[in-house]
Amino acid sequence: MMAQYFRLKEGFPETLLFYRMGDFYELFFDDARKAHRLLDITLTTRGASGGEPVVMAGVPVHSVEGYLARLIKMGEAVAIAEQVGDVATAKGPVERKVVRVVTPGTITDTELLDERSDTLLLALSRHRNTYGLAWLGLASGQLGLAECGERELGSWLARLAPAEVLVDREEQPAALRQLKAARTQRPAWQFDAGLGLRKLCEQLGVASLVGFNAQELSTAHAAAAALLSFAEHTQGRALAHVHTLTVERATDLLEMPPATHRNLELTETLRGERSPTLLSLLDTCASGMGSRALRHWLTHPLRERTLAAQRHAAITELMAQGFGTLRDTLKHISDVERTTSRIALRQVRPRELAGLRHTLQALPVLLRLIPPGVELLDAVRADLTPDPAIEALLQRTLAEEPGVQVRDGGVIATGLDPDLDELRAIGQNCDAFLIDLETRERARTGIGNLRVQFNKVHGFYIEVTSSGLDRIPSDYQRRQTLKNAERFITPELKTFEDKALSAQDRALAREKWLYEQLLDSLQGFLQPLAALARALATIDALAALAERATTLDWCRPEFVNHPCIEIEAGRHPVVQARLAETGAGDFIANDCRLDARTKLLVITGPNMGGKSTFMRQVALIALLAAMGSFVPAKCCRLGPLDAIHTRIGAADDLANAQSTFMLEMTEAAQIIHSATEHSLVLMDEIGRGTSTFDGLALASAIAAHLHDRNKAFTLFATHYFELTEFPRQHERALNVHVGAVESGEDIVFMHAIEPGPASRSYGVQVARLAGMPPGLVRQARATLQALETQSRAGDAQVDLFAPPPAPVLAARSELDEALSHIDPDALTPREALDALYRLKKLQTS
Ligand SMILES: Nc1ncnc2c1ncn2[C@@H]1O[C@H](COP(=O)(O)OP(=O)(O)OP(=O)(O)O)[C@@H](O)[C@H]1O
Repeated sequence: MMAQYFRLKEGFPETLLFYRMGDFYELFFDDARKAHRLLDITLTTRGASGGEPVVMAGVPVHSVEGYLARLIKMGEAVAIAEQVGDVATAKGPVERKVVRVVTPGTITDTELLDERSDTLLLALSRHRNTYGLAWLGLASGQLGLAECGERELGSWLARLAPAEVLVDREEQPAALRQLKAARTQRPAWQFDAGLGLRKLCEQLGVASLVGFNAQELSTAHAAAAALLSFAEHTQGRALAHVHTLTVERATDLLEMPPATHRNLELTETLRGERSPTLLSLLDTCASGMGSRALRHWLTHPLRERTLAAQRHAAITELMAQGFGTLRDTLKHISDVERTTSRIALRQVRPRELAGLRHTLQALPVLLRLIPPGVELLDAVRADLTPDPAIEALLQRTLAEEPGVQVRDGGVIATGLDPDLDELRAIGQNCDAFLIDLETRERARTGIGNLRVQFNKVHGFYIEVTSSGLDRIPSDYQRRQTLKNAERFITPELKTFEDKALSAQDRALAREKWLYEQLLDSLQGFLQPLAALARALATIDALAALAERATTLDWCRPEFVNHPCIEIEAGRHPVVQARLAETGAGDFIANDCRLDARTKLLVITGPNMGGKSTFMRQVALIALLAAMGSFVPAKCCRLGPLDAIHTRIGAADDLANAQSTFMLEMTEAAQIIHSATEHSLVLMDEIGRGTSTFDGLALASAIAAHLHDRNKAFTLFATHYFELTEFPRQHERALNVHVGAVESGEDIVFMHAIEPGPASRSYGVQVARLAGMPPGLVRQARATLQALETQSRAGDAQVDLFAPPPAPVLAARSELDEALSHIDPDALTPREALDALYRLKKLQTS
């Protein structure tokens, strides 16, 4: 057995091998030690192999899913070796085979998959400066290709969010470092463009990829070679459900770099939680399929707006016709997308097929609830009428309420297969048969006390007492002699006995065979089932968007061809929902008007005033419109848009050894290099990570570049008052500010965006609100006054493009005075401590 184990393990040196032994999967040697460490399962030893004790650890078969889920989460891969030989007839150890390999990017088990998001496997290759991407959702059957330059790689990775990335050993691009995915290294020779093209053509059943517009993407073909080999290797079979290919081009998509994903909290909060985010607010889908579609729409908005406009039209129609019953009906449909893939991979369970049958039966009802006459809804309706043969096949073949596992039986319907029915009847009608035989034999022989019986040792027999022995027919064969009776068997009873004893085994084997036949027949329907899945996902996502638009009072955006972002009474959907939830007051709606004449808004105002919220809401509204949703505003008109760039906040990227300021400048540089006149750029307090003058100089230079060169739609929030001068010298720039009202020493935020620059910054008041000690606030206020007086006395007008003025020194405080008298080298530890206490006292007094 160990020899067999070593043979199998050779094929999977870097993968944990789960080796089936009866009711356990066993792991040996280093695998066992690793599993012990990761899963905290007991390590034992048994026997010896090559003079070494065999170290092993095992997990029970019935709870394997839980262990797999944990290992996959930790980024581990597991090869599962099952017994494939016949236990009864095997000489020596039963034959075992690795039937599949489970890795983070190739899981298809319902229990391991996240219901509401796709699990993607991505392969990455490079040729000179071009990266090739090929990705596959095994559970959905989607296959995609793309090529991009190094600068865009981050955007692609953020958009696809793969669970596992296959890379050539030598290739480790920097953009991968920020990704949470498992990384699997594959040998360089697997990334071969010629092989990839051949494999893709084979997979799709075509002679060339011209029809998919993918013939020229040789770097992506190289990635596809590694991708398809790996996926087939893990499944142990070809991928029958992958029959279409999407080629995505960066130029087709609204560009959203990783910083935009992060800062706008689209699918994850800044803290890495799933809620509250834009997606968590949007996703009221009835099914996992709908949720996954919605996530895809959100992360893949198109620049070309036809599809988004079609979605707007469909949502309008659903809102007009009502969507309540439609959504209720959708709650009862099954995950047709995943069931279809699992049919193709021959992993589908009987209950999943029963769910599919139920869904097929519900389609006519669903169809009646979807209004016709709108392009997108008509397309959905067309795919909701698949070949009735699928339902008929399932109805005929599958039991009304099938058992959980094929191996336990009870899966195939009665009436399909006479052999199975007979085998089952034998088991079920054993008693009736025996009584019937007894009656018939009594009548035939005239022996009134003849009995037909069964015992475990002797099987079935006819018992005749001594008094009747003279009347037994010639076909009775003696089986056993007792004191007062004889036991016989007849050919009829022998046949029945053979049948009965093996009936159960044979019924199970027959069911298994019939189930395989069913899977064979279903392979012919994979395409219509995939189309059905897409239609169900689309209608679910549309109905959810219609519900959101109604519940949250959103409006239908209008697309126009001239450059503009015009929003009347816009709201930040997530902040608004949060305010409503906590009862912390109403959200103040704000307008935004950008067009060819006004392209840059300099936004000033106090901290906590709502600048970030305003900027983000403009970006979210533009994104929602582009994905095909209604938007949180009273009225919204949008020109063409090619990207949303954001430079907000400053989270230290310690993992990459980048300082806050370095990261800030890197992100700003990326924006400067890629923003166009159709891009939306959010700049929040750029330059605050360095000294005032450096920061101000950089902020003004960046604003000028965005205004003069990029000509992008720019929202520029800043604390540098000096920048309120910017619009004077730049004709397409305008000042706006968030209002605040002072009441005594306190401040009340109005959250309303108003024209013109802010009058002052209220930083000291905000610090007071934040609970700073009164002494400290007093001191800050005094210093501020001194600074303001000095600056009024000098030249108050700062010329942005003149050399920066000399720094102004604050009036020396008592604290400074005390500090200047301390010479640290001359103090004993005791004196140092005393000095510290003195200073502390001065600070808070
Ligand atoms: N339009 C609004 N209506 C109601 N409340 C709002 C509005 N905008 C912002 N707020 C509230 O004010 C808080 C602070 O807003 P925000 O973070 O946008 O301020 P800010 O001006 O960017 O501050 P800072 O300069 O410190 O970053 C938000 O968390 C929200 O609760």
